[in-house]
Amino acid sequence: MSDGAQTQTPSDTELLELAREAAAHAYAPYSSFPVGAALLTIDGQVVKGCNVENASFGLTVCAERNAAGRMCAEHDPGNTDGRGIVGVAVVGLKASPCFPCGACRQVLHEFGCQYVVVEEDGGPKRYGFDQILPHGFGPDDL
Ligand SMILES: O=c1ccn([C@H]2C[C@H](O)[C@@H](CO)O2)c(=O)[nH]1
Repeated sequence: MSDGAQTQTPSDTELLELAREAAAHAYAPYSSFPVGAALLTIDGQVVKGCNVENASFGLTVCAERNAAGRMCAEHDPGNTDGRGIVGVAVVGLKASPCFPCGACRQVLHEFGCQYVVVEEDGGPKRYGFDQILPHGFGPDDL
């Protein structure tokens, strides 16, 4: 599927489903903890990412950061104002809810991400970035 081929803004439920699809592509032989992320961009596109692990464990890159990198390469990262991401859905196939790690929160914040959607009690639940990264440091602080 071409991530960008969205005609309508996806619902939180749909965004979670796209994140779940992405998790199926995870390369996670060491943790066996596949994760998928689906970013909603300011231009209404969806960009997916999955975690990609490495035998040198520290080189592992999370699903959210892989999606953010892909957004920069293929979509509008918000070059002028650093506000390329509206929100992100995250699915961990082995654990729900699965929240972004601290490093990913920081990277998502860089691009203006306003909320994260996780799966809670079988459905989507939205958390604002003010909740999950309070007093975050970002482009506006420089
Ligand atoms: O939000 C998260 C949390 C964890 N992981 C990955 C990193 C590693 O590959 C595996 C176990 O931590 O899950 C993500 O991709 N995103």
